[in-house]
Amino acid sequence: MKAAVIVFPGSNCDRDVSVALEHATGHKPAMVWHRDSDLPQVDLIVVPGGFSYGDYLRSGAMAAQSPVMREVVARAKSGTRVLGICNGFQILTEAKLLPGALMRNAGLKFLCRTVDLRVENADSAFTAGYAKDQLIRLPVAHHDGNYFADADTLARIEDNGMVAFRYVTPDGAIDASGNPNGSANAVAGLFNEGRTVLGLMPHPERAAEPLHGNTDGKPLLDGLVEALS
Ligand SMILES: NC(=O)CC[C@H](N)C(=O)O
Repeated sequence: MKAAVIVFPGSNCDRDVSVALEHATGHKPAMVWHRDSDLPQVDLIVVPGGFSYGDYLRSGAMAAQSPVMREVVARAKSGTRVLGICNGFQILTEAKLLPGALMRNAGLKFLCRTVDLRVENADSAFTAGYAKDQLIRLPVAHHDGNYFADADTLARIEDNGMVAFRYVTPDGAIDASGNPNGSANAVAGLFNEGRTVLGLMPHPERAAEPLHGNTDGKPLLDGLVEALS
């Protein structure tokens, strides 16, 4: 599996995900600067976490207009898998590759902790390494993770199995105590309709090896390698 990681001014998880991809695939991904419009031919494009353009205007809003994103949108439309992590999820919604928006956390605080998640749909290259309804834990670190979409969009998301991961309590229940940022329908990770694009607020690349103290993110990377190699 060949991968590229997009780097914006203010990205800070680009190297984390690069190391995780290198461990999963055996080779370094291409690192592509936001001003570049020629993206190498790859099987997976990762839009990493961080604070692109300082989160000015709205998280992800400026990055979505950068030269490289025109090419990312074109590749996504032709079926290349695109993974957006945290700020990457925000950028993918701003670029309209995913529906809805990420608003300020309901508690108005930056959240930095590990959260409980349920795998809602294991039928994709991104989630094939998990079982449906599997409970996992992953770290989050964001102030704008409160997923919002209007009622019609939420109905479409649910009807089409587009929710990849939901925030839950440690025993797998969906309620306010398990939803750290107030996300609609407890959405933590969302596919496009074809399940070729995934955006998620938690960071699988920070829970991918024993030294991280948690390997629950590793099946996401291993599943991609299996599906795209
Ligand atoms: N870790 C991140 O990617 C942070 C995302 C975003 N800048 C926020 O704080 O909401």
